[in-house]
Amino acid sequence: MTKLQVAVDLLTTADALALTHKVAPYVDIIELGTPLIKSAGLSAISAIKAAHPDKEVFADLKTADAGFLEADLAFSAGADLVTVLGAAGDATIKGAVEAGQKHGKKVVADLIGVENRVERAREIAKLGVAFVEIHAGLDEQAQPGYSIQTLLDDGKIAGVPFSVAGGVKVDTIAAVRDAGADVAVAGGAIYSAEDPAAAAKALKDALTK
Ligand SMILES: O=C(CO)[C@H](O)[C@H](O)COP(=O)(O)O
Repeated sequence: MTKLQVAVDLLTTADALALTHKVAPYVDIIELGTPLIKSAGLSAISAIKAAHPDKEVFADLKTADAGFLEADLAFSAGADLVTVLGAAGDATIKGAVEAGQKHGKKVVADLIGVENRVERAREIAKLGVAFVEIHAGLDEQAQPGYSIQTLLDDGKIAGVPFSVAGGVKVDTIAAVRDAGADVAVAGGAIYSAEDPAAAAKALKDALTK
């Protein structure tokens, strides 16, 4: 079954906790977005894990170098999953995977900015990551003509475990599931909603019906 991951792209631990308390019943994975970790620090990871010990906590580090060191920091703070950039060198990805092995936790390779996502996804899948994230970031989503369909097509073709992030909404999340994604990531569709709990519930319902 495809899991639902909420991406918490807020800037303070207090705001993040206020949001996660509302949406936790409907999500499987709680992601601390890169801006949140940069703004609030690693203590935000510990705070979210302490508040939601039953959820998988995902630290979106987007590590570009020093894979072992950065992943080790996030796992030590309580993360269950951390990201490393798919565009990083293989040694960086392998370093993050080694940190995951040390802690018994998982590493995800974020393909943001990677031109040939299918080819790189297949290479990275051999390096020991749990899955790749087929991802169009916020800037790419803002480009004219952006469509999530390209992500779904690449995920289907790649033939490796994957998540999808890139403006997933209630009317596209079933297509993410049908493309075979292990995880559907939704950020703005939840944290920007007037009623985040209702938005998360609607996404979960659309995913499971
Ligand atoms: O990692 C991110 C941006 O780099 C976001 O968290 C990710 O894209 C999910 O958010 P949204 O659903 O708003 O696209």
